[in-house]
Amino acid sequence: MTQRFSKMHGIGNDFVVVDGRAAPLALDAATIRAMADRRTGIGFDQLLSIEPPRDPSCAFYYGIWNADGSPSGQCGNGARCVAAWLHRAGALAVGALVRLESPSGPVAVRLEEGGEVTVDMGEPVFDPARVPFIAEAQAEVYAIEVDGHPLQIGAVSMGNPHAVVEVPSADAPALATLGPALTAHARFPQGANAGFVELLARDHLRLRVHERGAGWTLACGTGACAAMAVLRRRDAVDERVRVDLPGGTLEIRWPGAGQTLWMRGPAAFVFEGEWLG
Ligand SMILES: N[C@@H](CCC[C@H](N)C(=O)O)C(=O)O
Repeated sequence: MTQRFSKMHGIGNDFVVVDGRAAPLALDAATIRAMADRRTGIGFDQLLSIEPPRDPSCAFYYGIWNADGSPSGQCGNGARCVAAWLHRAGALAVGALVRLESPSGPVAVRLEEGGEVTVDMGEPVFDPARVPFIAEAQAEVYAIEVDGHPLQIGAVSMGNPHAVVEVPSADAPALATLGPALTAHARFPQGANAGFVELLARDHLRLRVHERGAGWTLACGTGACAAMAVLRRRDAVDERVRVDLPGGTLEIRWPGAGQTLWMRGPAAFVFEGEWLG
C-alpha cells in the first residue's frame, strides 16, 4: 500500500497529514502505529486526514488519530496545520474565517497574513459527564489521588478530555511518572490529556502535556486551551494569556462562560513523502 502525505508540525507537535478528499482514509490501527514509529516509520504524534464534510455547514472534515492508533475528537495544533494545508492546496484564502468539522464538531479557522492561524475552538465543557470524568457533581477542582500523590485537578473537554493540574514548576521531575498515571486514571473512563501548568503571571503560563495516545509532546493546542479554561474559570488569569510549551508559544483568549475560546499560533510544513508500508 502506498500513501502520499505531508509532514507538518505546530510548535513541535508533529503530524502526518493525508489528503482524503477523494477517498477517505481507511488505515487500521496497526498501520497507523507502524507509520508513527520514529525509527522504522515516518514518526508523528498524530495523523490527520482531510476529507469531505459530513456536516454541510463545514468546508472540510479532519479525522485525528494518535500515534498509538487510537482516534481523538480534537487536536488544536492539528486544526492550524489543516488550515495551512488547505491554503497550500488552494482551498482556503488568507483572512477568511472557514468552518471545519472535527470528530467532536465544528471549529472555525482563519489563516492570518504572515502565516499564523487563529482557531475558534468552541466553548470549554466542564460538565463531568461530557468530559468524561467520574464525579458526583461539577466542581472547579476535584481532589484525586494519582500514583499515591494527592492532587487537585480541573477536568474539562475541549472536544477531547483534559486534566489540568497547577504545579509550582512545569519542570518538576515528579511529572515524569505523574503524567502517564493521570492520563490513565480510572476517573477518566476514556483517558485524559494530562496538563501540568505553572502560573507565571495573570497573562503568562508554562505548560507540559502528557497526551493520551502519544505520550509527552512538545506542544498540545487543546491542552493550552484547557489550562486557560480551568484557570480563567477560577479567575486566576486574564482574558488573554501566552502559553509557553516546550516547542513554542501559543496565544489563547477566552472572555469566559458562554463565549468561545480562541487559539493562535504557527503551522509549519516539513516535507512531502510517500508511505510504502
Ligand atoms: N496534540 C493535540 C491533541 C491530540 C489528541 C489527544 N492526544 C487526544 O487523544 O485527545 C492538540 O494539539 O490538541
